[in-house]
Amino acid sequence: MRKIVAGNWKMNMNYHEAAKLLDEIIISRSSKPDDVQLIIAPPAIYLSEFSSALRDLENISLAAQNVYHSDNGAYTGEISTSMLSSLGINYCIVGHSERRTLFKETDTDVNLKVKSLLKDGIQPIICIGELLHERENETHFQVIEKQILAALEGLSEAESAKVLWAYEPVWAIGTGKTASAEQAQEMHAFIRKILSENGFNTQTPILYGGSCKPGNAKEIFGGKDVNGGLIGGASLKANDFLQIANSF
Ligand SMILES: O=C(CO)COP(=O)(O)O
Repeated sequence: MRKIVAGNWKMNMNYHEAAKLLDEIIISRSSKPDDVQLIIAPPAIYLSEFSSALRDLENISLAAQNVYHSDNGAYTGEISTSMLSSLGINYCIVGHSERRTLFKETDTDVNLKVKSLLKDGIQPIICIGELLHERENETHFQVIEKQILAALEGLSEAESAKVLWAYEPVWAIGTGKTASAEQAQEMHAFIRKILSENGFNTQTPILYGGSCKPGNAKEIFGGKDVNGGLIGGASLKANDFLQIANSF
């Protein structure tokens, strides 16, 4: 299974700071080829320039943080999957908990985005994760199962093979509270079980996200169903991000 470490920069950094961080990552990567694939998800406004900068680098790819599901048209402020595809963007994060909570994105929206991305040849990184009270009242497995099945509604096994998953327990995002390595592995194995039981591809990468840092990445990535990480805060410093990528 391929190993992936993805940095979700969220809405951080002005243009100069973002370009500097990308340069630092490129410099340290080009001198050290690695079997770990890096994915950077910068704010959308930087994607065009970054895609030119990364054109010749195979082990660093770009992801959008969000997309709209319709074909081009009268949707002021939105970005379409075909626009991403025309820039050669390979991945797009979908259904991040911040979008579900702050921007009221529903499971149906996530499903429409996944379908539109696949139509345009972009691999979705689908984020799923339970809230703190759902973990506390032990409904977390049901919540995750529902999110998986809703995201893949109407998709074939072959289409599901193009999807990447990010298990991001919402209570661990930006809180400094990480899921234990056991909790992460347990949920990743459960995700594969649900995919298998429903006839979907089980060999797609499942990343862990939520307060993943250089100090805890190795332990978390030790789980046999943990194929990497989706990193927020720690992806904003080149050293931390690269240290996490070297944690397998
Ligand atoms: O939301 C995340 C990645 O998408 C995780 O964020 P943190 O690593 O800052 O907790």
